[in-house]
Amino acid sequence: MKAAVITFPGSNRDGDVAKALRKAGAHVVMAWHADTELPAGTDLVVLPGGFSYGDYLRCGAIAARAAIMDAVRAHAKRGGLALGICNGFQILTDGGLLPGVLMRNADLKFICKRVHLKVERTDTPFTSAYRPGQAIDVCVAHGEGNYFCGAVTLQRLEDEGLVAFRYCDAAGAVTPQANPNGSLNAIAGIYSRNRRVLGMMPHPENLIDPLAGGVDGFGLFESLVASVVPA
Ligand SMILES: NC(=O)CC[C@H](N)C(=O)O
Repeated sequence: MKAAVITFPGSNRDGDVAKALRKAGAHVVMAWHADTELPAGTDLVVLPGGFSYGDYLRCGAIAARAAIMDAVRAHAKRGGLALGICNGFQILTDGGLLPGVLMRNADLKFICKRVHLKVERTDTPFTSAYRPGQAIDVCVAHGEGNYFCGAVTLQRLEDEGLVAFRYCDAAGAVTPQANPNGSLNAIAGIYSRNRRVLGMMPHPENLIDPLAGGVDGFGLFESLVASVVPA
């Protein structure tokens, strides 16, 4: 599987996500925001976390209009895989690839801590390595992670099974106390309609090594690599 990780000015998790993908067996190519085409043969596009353009206007707003984004939209439209983590999720919503918006955290503070996520379904290219309902341990580090969308969109996301992850406690219970940022329905990540695009606020790439605190994030990268059958 060939993955293109896009670096924007201010990205800071591009190296981490490239490392996670390589560890899972992907061939990773770094791409630049000013490019107008994705590397030939890209199976997966990754928009990494960070502070693109210094979070000016609102997080992800300027990056969503970068030159490379037309190619990312075309890739998704063709049914290509795309993953946006944290700032990448903000770029996907602002760029019209996923519905809704990431608002300021409910307490208006930047949150950097460990949380648990309930894996809502495992029949997707992103989650096949997990168990249904599994509570995975991951980190969040964001100021604007408060997922919001209109009532009709929210109903559609729920009805069509497009919620990928919800904040939960260690036992997998979705409680208000486990929701770090005020997201609607405790949403931590959502899929596109065809489930080939995933945006999520937490950082699975930072829990791939027992020496660095845990490995619960690694399943996402293993799932992605396993989902692409070599040509
Ligand atoms: N770690 C990140 O990607 C942070 C995203 C964004 N800069 C925020 O603060 O919400």
